[in-house]
Amino acid sequence: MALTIYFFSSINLQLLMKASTQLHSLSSQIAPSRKSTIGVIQLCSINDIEVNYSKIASFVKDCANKGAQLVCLPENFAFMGGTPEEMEKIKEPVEGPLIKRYAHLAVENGVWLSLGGYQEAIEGSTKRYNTHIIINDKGEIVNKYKKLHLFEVQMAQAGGLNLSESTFCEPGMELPKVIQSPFGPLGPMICYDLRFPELARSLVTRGAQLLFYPSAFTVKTGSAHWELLLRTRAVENQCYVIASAQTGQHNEKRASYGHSMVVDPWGDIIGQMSDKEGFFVCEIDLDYLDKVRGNMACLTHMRKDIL
Ligand SMILES: O=C(O)CNC(=O)[C@H](CS)NC(=O)CCC(=O)C(=O)O
Repeated sequence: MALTIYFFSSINLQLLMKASTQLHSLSSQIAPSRKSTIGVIQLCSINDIEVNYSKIASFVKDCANKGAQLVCLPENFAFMGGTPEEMEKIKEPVEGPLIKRYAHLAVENGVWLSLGGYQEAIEGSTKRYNTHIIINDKGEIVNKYKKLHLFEVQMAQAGGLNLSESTFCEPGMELPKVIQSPFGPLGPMICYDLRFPELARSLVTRGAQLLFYPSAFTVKTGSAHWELLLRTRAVENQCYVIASAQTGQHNEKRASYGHSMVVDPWGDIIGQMSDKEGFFVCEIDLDYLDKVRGNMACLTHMRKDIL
């Protein structure tokens, strides 16, 4: 009898210990608020770090004044275009003054920043990484993601552009991480990554609920595919998709499509811009995301046994 009691109580103790470690690991994660406000900034960045920064600083302030807790900037927010010599000069490591300045901006405005892609220097190389940085409201870098898919197109004869990102960038070699945040689990990507559904799916399988595609889409490819791809990624992954974009004529050679957008997990566009610079704020609602996923649980219907 005494033995039996001991046996049961030891099981109970084990269960209790298991429950308390689970509780500990849950409480050490950030519990996201169910609703949050995000700001999306659309820019026509040029080859002038100061001009771009002062525009961004004022838009970030406007977003914060409208209640944004997270503000998203497009790819190449800090600098766009320029000669090879200029590009050589503006490359910086993550620890450099550029990212420090933007970390300051985050603290000043009490917001998180998604810095959608900047020219990260690579020691000993003439090339750079295209790196998406996420900074929290304390000014800490919470994530770095190096763009995996480099954009290569030959479309000048079809009324578009010839672009070969691999001539000046090295591709990233690591999957983006899912970042726990007060707004939900974030999945950072960049621009051309949008065309690769398996990357988004990998983030979503690991728990991402907000997918980020800061971009500088070309006018030709953007007018054909931008909205289609963003809404598709949202619908197939039952996620929020957040895409801040470059817009307009950056220099005589390069123009971007604009049309920054936030799409909800049902595929509806809940915030959008045309081709002007500016910003909008909109609401992220994780209860709504749960409802969409609960009503039609596509993500649990995957045939992992076959595919
Ligand atoms: O060139 C720079 O300085 C910065 N990088 C970019 O603007 C990148 C690579 S050229 N643009 C894209 O990925 C556009 C993708 C796109 O337009 C599509 O997928 O259709």
